[in-house]
This record gives sequence, structure tokens and C-alpha cells, in this order.
Amino acid sequence: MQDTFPQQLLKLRTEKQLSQTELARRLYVSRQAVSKWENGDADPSIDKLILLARIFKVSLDYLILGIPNHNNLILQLKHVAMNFNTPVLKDVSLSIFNNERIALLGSNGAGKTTLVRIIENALTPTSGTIEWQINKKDFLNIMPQNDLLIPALKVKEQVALATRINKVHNPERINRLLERFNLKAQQNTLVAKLSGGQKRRLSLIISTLRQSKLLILDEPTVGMDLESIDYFWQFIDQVTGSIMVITHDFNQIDKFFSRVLLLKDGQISHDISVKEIHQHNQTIEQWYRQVN
Ligand SMILES: Nc1ncnc2c1ncn2[C@@H]1O[C@H](COP(=O)(O)OP(=O)(O)OP(=O)(O)O)[C@@H](O)[C@H]1O
Repeated sequence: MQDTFPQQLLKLRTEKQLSQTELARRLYVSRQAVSKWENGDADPSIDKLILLARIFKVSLDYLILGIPNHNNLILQLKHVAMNFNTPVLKDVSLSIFNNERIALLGSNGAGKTTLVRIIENALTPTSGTIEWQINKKDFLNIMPQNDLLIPALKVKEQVALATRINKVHNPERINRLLERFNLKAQQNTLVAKLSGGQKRRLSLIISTLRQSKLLILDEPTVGMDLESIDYFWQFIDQVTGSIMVITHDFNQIDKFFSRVLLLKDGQISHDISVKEIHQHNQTIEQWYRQVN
């Protein structure tokens, strides 16, 4: 067997927070057997490998060889660079898989919004490629930093327009969301007259009207009041598919996210699981302050 299996086993077991004894119990083997597999002194039989893949919810390719399951791949960026007057992104390579909760972090001006705009095809990179494994047109939802709202429409007209564009008909859900995000009373208000926080809430409702495989939100909670921020994160937790959020709400990343990307000096300088950070007894904020 390839050398990667012992490392993969240790990594997956640690991520799942299983002791060798607990894993051994689930596999009906001795703890010593698991220890030998992790040290590379013995290999499990094929039926134990299949069981391990089930326990860790990964493919056999990933378990044995560390090769990600490309059936789960949504999007892959390879060596993406973007120059304006100066280089903003120098060499960004990145894969996004199904059912991830990704926080994209970085200082002001690091290029986070630029990266999102490249992914949504609003900007063409200077070099590099973006390969989609899903139909981007149907399965990508974006809530951009600047709200995509039409100032001259009333709130209810804006919602009606968005439901037509997205071909969704679920008035109960929309009503519920308008209520939960405190916009019910503003249905007849012009979008132009909404406050910044109200516009963000309306944008969020509109950008999640249809189901997506990938939802990207650029600083979604800026301008929202505390009650809306709390509801926002609970709401996001219920959304299916992968989510990538640019945010500085570090406490929420601790609670709701699985992976953190740090954009620094034009590259993804860190790509790490939230569990791994927690295993080092750090919060995301502590980690961020240390590495950025
Ligand atoms: N269309 C543009 N033309 C020229 N420069 C641009 C353009 N868009 C972005 N930039 C520059 O690229 C850099 C990165 O901007 P970007 O908005 O991507 O950063 P960010 O990480 O999202 O920052 P913030 O956290 O402040 O939102 C900035 O220096 C910005 O001025």
C-alpha cells in the first residue's frame, strides 16, 4: 500500500476526534492493530478499508492515496493572478468541494473581493484558470459586497422580480424570511429608502432564493443589527450546499465553519480545517492574529 495511508488514517482519526481504542472498537479489531496501521507496520484488509472509508465518509482513493474525490469537486482555481496597477493576486490555487463551510480571511485590500469577482466571472484574471465541475449558471449564488438591488423598486417588487428571475415560487418561505429579517413592514418601501443593514438583509434573502451548490457571501453582516446577525448565522447554518463567506465575525467561524483560507501576499498562505485550529486549543481569532 502507498505510504500515504498511515498519514491519512492518523489525520482522519484526529479530525474525527476518535481515539485508537474507539476506532478499533468500531472496526472489531484490537487497538494495537490500529496503532500498527498508523505506524505503517501493517495494512488493514480490504473489508476494514471499506469500513474505514464509511466511518470517515471519504472515498477509498482519499483514504489510501490522499486523492480527493473529484465527484465532490465544485470548482478548481489554478495559478490565478490578477494585476490592476500592481499585482493583487499573484498565484492562487484552490479547490472547493461539496458541503464545505469556508471562511475566506485576509487583511483589507488582500484581494478577497477580487477573488470572489473572478469566481463569479465579473472579472477576468490576468492569468490562470477556473474549472467548474457544476453548471455555474444554475448552481452558483452570490451575495456581493455591494447590494445588487434596484433603488427604484419597492421591496415587494424587488422580491417579486428576483423570484421570477430565479424561477422560484415559495411565497410562504419568502414571507417567513421577510418576517425573520424584519422587513415585513417595509414591503411597500422603496429600496432606495432602506438603511444599509436592511439592504444587506434583503440582498441575503434574494441571493438565497434558489438552492445552490455554492453560495458566496462577501461581508454579509456588515451594517446588520445584532439580532439580524444572530439570525443570519443560524439561517446560513441551514442552507444546503457549500458556502464561502468573507467575514470578520470570528466567533461565528468557530461555530459554523469547517475550513479557513487566508489570503496573504497574493496567495492562499493557509488552507486549514477549523478542527485543526481548535485541536491546538486556539480560537479562529487567536489563530488569525498569529498567522496574519
Ligand atoms: N477594479 C479595480 N481597479 C483597480 N484596483 C482595484 C480594483 N478592484 C480592486 N482593486 C484593488 O485591489 C486591491 C484588493 O481589493 P479587494 O477589494 O479585492 O480587497 P479585499 O481583501 O476584499 O479588501 P476589504 O477587506 O477592504 O474589502 C485593493 O488595493 C484595491 O484597491
